Amino acid sequence: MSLRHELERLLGKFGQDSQRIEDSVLIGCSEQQEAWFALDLGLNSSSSINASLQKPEVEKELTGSFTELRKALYQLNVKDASLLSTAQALLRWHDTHQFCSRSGQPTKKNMAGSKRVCSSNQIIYYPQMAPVVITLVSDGTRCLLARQSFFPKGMYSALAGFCDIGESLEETVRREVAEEVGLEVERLHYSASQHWPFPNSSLMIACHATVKPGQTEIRLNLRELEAAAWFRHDEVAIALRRNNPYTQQQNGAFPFCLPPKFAIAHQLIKEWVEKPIRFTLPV
Ligand SMILES: NC(=O)C1=CN([C@@H]2O[C@H](COP(=O)(O)OP(=O)(O)OC[C@H]3O[C@@H](n4cnc5c(N)ncnc54)[C@H](OP(=O)(O)O)[C@@H]3O)[C@@H](O)[C@H]2O)C=CC1
Ligand SMILES: [Mg+2]
Repeated sequence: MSLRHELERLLGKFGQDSQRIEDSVLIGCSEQQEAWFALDLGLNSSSSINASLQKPEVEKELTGSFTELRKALYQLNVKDASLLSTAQALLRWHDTHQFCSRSGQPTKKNMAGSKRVCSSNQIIYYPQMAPVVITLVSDGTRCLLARQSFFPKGMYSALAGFCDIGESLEETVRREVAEEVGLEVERLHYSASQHWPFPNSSLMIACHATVKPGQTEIRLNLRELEAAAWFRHDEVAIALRRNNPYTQQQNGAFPFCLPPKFAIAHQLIKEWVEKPIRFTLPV
């Protein structure tokens, strides 16, 4: 039985129209050139025509269980986490762009799900990402990690912030570091980037930065962060080896933990642990 037939059978079993398969979006392709699609079963939409779908029934039929996205990203390998992140962000974008913001008329998805077109004036809408910088600040021997109140207990990460309109990445890094911890950035190195599904769809741009020698006093902005501190190289190296705050932090045995492997914050911290000197010398 083909996957399409299997999906049609499942939708039928849950009282859904098999036409719903047309709502699928293309999220990638296997090494054997098989296309991968994602479909929103609408289990979380309150007003939805799909309200008849019940989570427990779906879980039983598929012998699985639904997990909150943030937790799932800790459990999956990097490739699957990346696919899940793309699927979730793209499906959510379609769900929130059903109507044209100019005419108020419905928009229609193209087959792959890479855009939507207004049925009355042909305006094309493309999925968007918000640029966000994430910066690991170092003072030469230590790095600065911070936590927001909604992070899993004990988790610390690098400083992050949305780019304001009209700003360059460099300007955003300097402004965010100054706003959140009151420090002045001296040098900046670009590291890498990643798509991130939260809060909607972000393009995370990761950088290493250093502060001026001797200027390391943190002035914490409590409206943005719950805590921030300098961490020694050996402490961070140990924390990198433990990975899942959702399972390991609860017993309080560890002083702090870091974001999951899939998150670019983790890669940024790992890079600093492996080559701390590279990010403190002049470019
Ligand atoms: N992948 C990774 O490794 C990591 C990813 N991140 C992600 O980075 C993102 C940004 O970090 P965060 O510290 O929250 O950012 P900021 O420090 O910029 O603070 C967030 C605030 O910025 C305002 N804001 C400006 N533009 C936007 C926008 N386009 N969308 C939403 N809010 C906006 C909002 O303020 P107001 O409510 O006043 O309007 C919001 O509350 C987070 O959503 C987080 O998921 C963070 C760390 C690691
Ligand atoms: Mg921030």
